[in-house]
Amino acid sequence: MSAPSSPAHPTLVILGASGDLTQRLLLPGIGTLLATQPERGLTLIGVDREDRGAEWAELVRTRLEEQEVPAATVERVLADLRFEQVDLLQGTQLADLVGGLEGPVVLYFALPPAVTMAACEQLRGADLPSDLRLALEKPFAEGAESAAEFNAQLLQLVPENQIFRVDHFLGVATLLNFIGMRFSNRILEKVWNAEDIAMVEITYDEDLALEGRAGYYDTAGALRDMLQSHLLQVLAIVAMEPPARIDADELRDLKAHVLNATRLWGDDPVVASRRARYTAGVIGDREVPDYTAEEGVDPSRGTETLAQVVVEVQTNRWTGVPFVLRSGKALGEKAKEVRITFRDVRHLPAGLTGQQGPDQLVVSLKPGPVELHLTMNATDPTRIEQKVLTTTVGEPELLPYGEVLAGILDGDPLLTVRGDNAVQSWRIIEQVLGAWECDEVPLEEYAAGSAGPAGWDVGPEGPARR
Ligand SMILES: O=C1O[C@H](COP(=O)(O)O)[C@@H](O)[C@H](O)[C@H]1O
Repeated sequence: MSAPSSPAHPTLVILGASGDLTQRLLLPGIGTLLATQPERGLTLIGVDREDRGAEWAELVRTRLEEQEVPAATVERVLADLRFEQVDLLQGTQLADLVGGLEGPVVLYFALPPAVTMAACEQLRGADLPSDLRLALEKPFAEGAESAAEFNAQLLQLVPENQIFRVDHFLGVATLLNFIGMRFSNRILEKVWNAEDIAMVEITYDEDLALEGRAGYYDTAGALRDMLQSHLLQVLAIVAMEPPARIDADELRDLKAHVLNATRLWGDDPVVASRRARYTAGVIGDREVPDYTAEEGVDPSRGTETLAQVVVEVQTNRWTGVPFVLRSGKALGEKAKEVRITFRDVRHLPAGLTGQQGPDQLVVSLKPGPVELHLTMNATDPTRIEQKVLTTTVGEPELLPYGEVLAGILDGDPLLTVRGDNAVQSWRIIEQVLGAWECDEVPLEEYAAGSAGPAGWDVGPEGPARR
């Protein structure tokens, strides 16, 4: 499967133009892209159910200027800019709009999954441009079965290499850096297995709370919002077999191999998962209300704001190693990292004193330069001390959304998710969702600004049994 040739001047149609995602992430991402590549051709069309045409031009201008896009480029984009008031779910309005466009067209669904699926249904049988690309925000569909059905539905519109399931974590420079680092260092590749690694923790703890996103988040929760998509993609990259080359098919095949082999720890959602919700607290100088008191939250839903799931990648390389996926909101510490804990040496020479700790490699996951920390034991002269070697790599010019959008506009699916990967990710967490719905796992509480509930620690033997 090869990517369509690079377009000279694609049209990007953003469905959900006045939504939070467009304002907060897509337009700034486009801004960084145009700031670094001001000659890049791009026609932008905003689409919304309401008539927001007047605000659209202002919004685009502001977001591009915030990213320091050169004035001439801003004016060029604005001169071409369009806004269309379209009810995506009514008759042929969307198909008529798309059918009238020329050249490479990217339809970006910045919409909730149910609306995206219904809007795609409206395109069935329509006369669509041959180089139509569909960019779909996460969460992709609503479960493994619905993801498989949605994949089939999409394939009736365009081939797989024109479907871009967006996961902006794949645009975080860390992930490509991670692949590069792991496979270009013999000292890492030799120890990248269950023999030498005791545990892998993939953590994305945020100090942000709900930030006015109840409409989406209260129906998603941390498990669907972060683990089903982003953190499982990170896991697939950390655990993958060595690629022969860096290209979309190769990496997606290798990610599929990992995800297909991934199971809940002990095959038991009650053992493998934890969930909790924040109560009122203070983060820095911000007072955060109880989650259930946030505007738009329905307390009866029992939405979790912190989720932890332990999985095992059941392959020869990884069986026996807990992979701990955890993400939450309103936490006191921002921990955004992949932490690899190595096993202890088999024998420590007698005569050495002090506390030997495990070697650890920590790679930051946050946007921006990648930080690497390697914790090792050193001795002075026979007393063991743990030392941390730190370095920073890269200064990404693009925001993660800019990185992902560049690939979509150029027709390269490398930094997006293939259909089978999305189905597998749902399959991995569905057992957890089921157990939570039946209240088999208690919804714990933690104060905003704290480190989360106690007792969630996982060791090399896996999570403690309840
Ligand atoms: O997709 C999402 O990601 C963000 C975290 O990513 P970041 O790049 O903004 O740090 C998360 O806050 C949000 O809830 C989730 O939908």
